[in-house]
Amino acid sequence: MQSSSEINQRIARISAHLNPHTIQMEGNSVLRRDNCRAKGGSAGFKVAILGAAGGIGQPLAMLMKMNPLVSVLHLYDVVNTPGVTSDISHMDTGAVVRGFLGKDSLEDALTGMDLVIIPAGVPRKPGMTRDDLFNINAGIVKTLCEGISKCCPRAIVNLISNPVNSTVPIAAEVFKKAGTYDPRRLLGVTMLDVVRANTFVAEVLGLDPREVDVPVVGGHAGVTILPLLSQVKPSCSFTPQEIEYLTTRIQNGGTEVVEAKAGAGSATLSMAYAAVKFADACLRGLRGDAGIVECAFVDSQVTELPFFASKVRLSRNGVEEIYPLGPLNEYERNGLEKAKKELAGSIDKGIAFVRK
Ligand SMILES: NC(=O)C1=CN([C@@H]2O[C@H](COP(=O)(O)OP(=O)(O)OC[C@H]3O[C@@H](n4cnc5c(N)ncnc54)[C@H](O)[C@@H]3O)[C@@H](O)[C@H]2O)C=CC1
Ligand SMILES: O=C([O-])CC(=O)C(=O)O
Repeated sequence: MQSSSEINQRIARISAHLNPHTIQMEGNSVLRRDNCRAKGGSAGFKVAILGAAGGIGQPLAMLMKMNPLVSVLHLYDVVNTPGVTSDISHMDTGAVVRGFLGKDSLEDALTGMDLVIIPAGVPRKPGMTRDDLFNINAGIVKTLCEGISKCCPRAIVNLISNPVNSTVPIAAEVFKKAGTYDPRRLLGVTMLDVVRANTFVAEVLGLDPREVDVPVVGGHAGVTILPLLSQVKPSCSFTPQEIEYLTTRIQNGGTEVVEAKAGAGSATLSMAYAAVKFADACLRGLRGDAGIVECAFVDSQVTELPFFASKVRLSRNGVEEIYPLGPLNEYERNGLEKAKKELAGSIDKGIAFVRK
């Protein structure tokens, strides 16, 4: 039979293992993390990831832990955050990591955040459109944005959950209802379309993808994804066959991955890479760096639609300036008409979901 001191030591060992704020020391003595000399919260930004235990969330959390601009990283999910947090917290980079599990901890996860990144929600399976995710993801995004309104209404929000063409309007409506809407601070993440476009264009042209910059405008689903190949940098020209191939491949990049994964989800690793590239741009903007320009799906007057993806300049306030589309060729003008038609329906659906 175990003595009471053995039992107490065992309980201490288990609770140290479960509680990320407690560190198990040699000789079974237990030191509360609060009693460590580390101060935490050094200069830098506080970032929360909602959906942090998912396919995107985990590599995204790892990459954000490596970002020197991040001082505090909050990982929130409805499952598995203790394990992901424990794992990532052992990385010897600057950010202090804290985990939050379940809806009762959402407010703690969000309080004081400068940037909130949202990859929470279900991904596609083969044969589905992004809009098929609406019924589940709309409610998830609505609840999370209600939390943001309450706990960190001035945070920049990077919304990844699909269908982005509808979830961004949902978030805007939630913030409007709460009286906290600042259109400069809500950005739908379309960076993966740019990342793919850079990669595929570089392949066709025989260039290094890091030297290629393709503006992708419109939205984030099928024909709403409109690469502006006439504006590629460095300046270049394409044959009609190359334009057709590239436009179709960029518009269907997500489906290409969904089919290759054959039921095991959609893009996660390239998306985490794209999300970190975009979040880093937002943080550099918050820091006051000049000339940070990326494509994002935002509240916009570039077209007659209330939301549209195009190049935006980021600043301490989020979106400081939205650039016009620039000169389009006939192929792109036709693409724009198709994109706007589909986008209008997706935007209306998102708005109606909150107003109903
Ligand atoms: N904007 C873009 O370019 C892209 C968007 N996506 C979208 O990102 C979303 C996530 O994709 P994956 O990470 O692959 O899915 P996943 O299923 O692997 O992970 C989603 C995570 O969200 C969590 N979650 C569910 N309900 C939640 C709630 N109420 N609060 C907090 N967390 C919650 C789940 O527990 C899970 O850990 C999907 O909607 C997907 O379509 C995916 C790729 C690209
Ligand atoms: O295709 C999907 O469902 C996920 C996504 O948005 C992408 O990979 O672009």
